[in-house]
Amino acid sequence: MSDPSPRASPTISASPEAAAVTAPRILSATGCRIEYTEGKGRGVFANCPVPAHALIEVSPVLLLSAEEYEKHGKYTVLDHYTFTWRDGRMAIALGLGSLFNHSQEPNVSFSLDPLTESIRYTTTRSVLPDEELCIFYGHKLWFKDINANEGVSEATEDTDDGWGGLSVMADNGIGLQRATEGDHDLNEIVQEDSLPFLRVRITPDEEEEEDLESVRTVDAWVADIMDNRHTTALLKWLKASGYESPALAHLKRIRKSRDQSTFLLTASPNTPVLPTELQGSLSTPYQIRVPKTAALTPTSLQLKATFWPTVFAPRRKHEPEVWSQAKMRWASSAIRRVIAEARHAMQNGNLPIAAYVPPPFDVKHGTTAGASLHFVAHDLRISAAHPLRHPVLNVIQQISDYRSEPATTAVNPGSAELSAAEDAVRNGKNYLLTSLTLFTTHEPCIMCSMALLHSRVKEVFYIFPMTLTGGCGGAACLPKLPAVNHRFTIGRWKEEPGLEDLRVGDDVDA
Ligand SMILES: C[S@@+](CC[C@H](N)C(=O)[O-])C[C@H]1O[C@@H](n2cnc3c(N)ncnc32)[C@H](O)[C@@H]1O
Repeated sequence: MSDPSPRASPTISASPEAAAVTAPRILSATGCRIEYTEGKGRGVFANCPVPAHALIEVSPVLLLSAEEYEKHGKYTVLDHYTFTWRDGRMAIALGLGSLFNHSQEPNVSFSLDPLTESIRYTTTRSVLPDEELCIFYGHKLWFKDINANEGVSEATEDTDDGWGGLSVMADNGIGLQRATEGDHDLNEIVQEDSLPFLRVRITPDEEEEEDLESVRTVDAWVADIMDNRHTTALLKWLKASGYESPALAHLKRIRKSRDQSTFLLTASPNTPVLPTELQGSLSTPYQIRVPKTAALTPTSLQLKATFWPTVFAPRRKHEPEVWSQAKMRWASSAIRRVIAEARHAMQNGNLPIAAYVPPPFDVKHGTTAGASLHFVAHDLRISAAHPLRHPVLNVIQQISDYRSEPATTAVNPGSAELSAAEDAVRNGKNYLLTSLTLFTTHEPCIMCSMALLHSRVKEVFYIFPMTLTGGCGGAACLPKLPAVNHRFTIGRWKEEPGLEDLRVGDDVDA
């Protein structure tokens, strides 16, 4: 908080007197206990080894309206414990949820679950017995972090988010922003050359077609129409014939010239056979070259029409999205998070490669305030002795686990029952990464890029290009392949100094 003066100065249990309070030693079925630490007060500790990605706590929440919080809550001790909920309410986590202390290198991540009005806490790595379990509150702390010099450095965000204590951590420190921040209007559009990344072009090359030579074509069978009265019958026959294929869907079926109309039959290599009753309606089929794809620009349309009338389909869908200052900050925070995770992987003897899927940025409202789920993973090939434990696959697995986890497996006995609505979401009705953005330190390999494609990811940003192994612009660019049925945006983050420790060999698959 930048201006704590208007509220009461609640003291919390960091004092020696507070340490005299007896806290229950074992509270949770997963073996967590509460313990006092000088300078931090109560915190949550592991009683036993806890594996990575374990759900260790589900805390139901009490929700305060924005008005209740503004008028009362923020002047009380609760201000140190509130999470910003979606729709502007403030949440107080019951159970262990309010007692996780802050760390710049958290071993626990959390996600707000609006459907069950609870917060779920999951380990981000394996935890040793007696290790403290900490979450990340955000970049702007209202107290002095006693571990501040350990691990990654503090970010320099110095603005007040206008909410209570844990508000920034509600979305893990990313994206909860007011309409203006610093010198910038957060809605201001960022010029393309000021973006912190370079876009990897994924639209097919024919958009650049500027002359007849560059139009890509395929051979197709056509026949001249001898009797126009049979056109409807011809179209009907073709539909049932099996000759129609999506490969020619971008072409008009009939080419009309002043004295001759021609019928497009098929792209199959074999001569099409007409039924006897229609044989007099068409000439003997012959092969010509037709455009391979739709026209994306007016110039391309004109060029392609000289081969065969072609559909005009400008790919608005793939036009680059404009970025606001708010989205840029959201992405920068996510990149910092993934860097911290990669360093964490390295400390554990793994390759320093990580992936992070933050709560999605809401372009309409310019925040992530309504969203809460986020997933982070690092490379586990060495520690798990498993060649496929790439961070991208690990993070997709986490999302899949989250979605398929039945309500009854929530470890904490106090967890609320999941509603039928949530079950529907969890059971994979949607693709795993629809509308989500993946940040990764290293360009995903071809295998992981294909997994991202199958998961329908919206955007992928990486720092280090992998020219020999990458599937997002390095060795190959999977969303650019003509046959794939999904495209996603790719951005190569402009590398900053100080990341040399995260480099891996060119031949490593990330
Ligand atoms: C959500 S509470 C966490 C539980 C708290 N320790 C207690 O005893 O109630 C947040 C408060 O814990 C303390 N705290 C959390 N993390 C800390 C850290 N890394 N260094 C110092 N104090 C910390 C701060 O006083 C903060 O206001």
